[in-house]
Amino acid sequence: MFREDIIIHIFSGWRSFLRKCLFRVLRVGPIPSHIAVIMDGNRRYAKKKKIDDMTGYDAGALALLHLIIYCMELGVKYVTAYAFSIDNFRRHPEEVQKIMDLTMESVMLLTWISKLRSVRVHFAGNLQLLSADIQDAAKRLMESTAGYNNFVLTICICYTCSDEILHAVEESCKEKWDDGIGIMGYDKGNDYERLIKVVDIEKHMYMATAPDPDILIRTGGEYRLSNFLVWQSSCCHLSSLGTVWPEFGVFHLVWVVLDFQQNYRYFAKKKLQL
Ligand SMILES: CC(C)=CCC/C(C)=C/CC/C(C)=C/COP(=O)(O)OP(=O)(O)O
Repeated sequence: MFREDIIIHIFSGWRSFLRKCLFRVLRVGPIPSHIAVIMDGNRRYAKKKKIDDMTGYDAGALALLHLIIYCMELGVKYVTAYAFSIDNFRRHPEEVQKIMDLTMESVMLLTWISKLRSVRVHFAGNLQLLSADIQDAAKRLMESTAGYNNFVLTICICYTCSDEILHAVEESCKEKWDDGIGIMGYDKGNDYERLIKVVDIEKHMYMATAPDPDILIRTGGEYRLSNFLVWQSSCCHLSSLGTVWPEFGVFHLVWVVLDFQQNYRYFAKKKLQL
């Protein structure tokens, strides 16, 4: 599905020139540092186009690739995509297999892009639930790109935020236990002293490699977080778009960033109050 000439096409030509002009105008305002996406509506897109669901997912992966390139050009440093939730294992095995095959293909393509553009790729989630070959490929890609800091792409796979929190709590307890500190807080006069702090939990989150998102986009017209970055999104700008994910394009991105810029003062103030 992916070919290197597709990427070269996106980077070059008059479209790229117009996009860069548009982005230059957008950069007059504050640019989000981190954009997260719930890529919903791939099967609805397939139905609409009368193609099979699997081709719909391919189109979704291509839309993600476009978003990554636009974000790099715009100056957004972190992009996080919800590729596969732990709950998605309940889908038809053939569909699960297709998304896994797509993940493997994406790992190959990302290996190429990461070298070309110094992209750090991080897979966030319960990776033990992946097959051994995908786990190996993902780990190799994470290790080989760990030194890059131009741009950080996080693919949330076998992910739910509740699983992430459980994992982080477990790791924090283990750490405190090993240090002989204990995990239960105690009364300290009128105060209650916690032995496990928020920073301990955050250190062990799968998403510890990125700051909290500034914008969380969900396509497909839904208003749910579906267990995605629930801990990290308390101060972020939520944007629900009616468009299905494979149709997400540069104008949707511009619209969302303009909306974020309009509300920026509010979010910046909220963050400072925390
Ligand atoms: C890099 C990488 C691994 C890319 C993954 C590609 C990709 C687009 C994954 C989406 C997975 C998914 C379950 C989306 C939900 O849409 P849905 O199909 O449930 O949409 P619907 O609401 O129309 O049913």
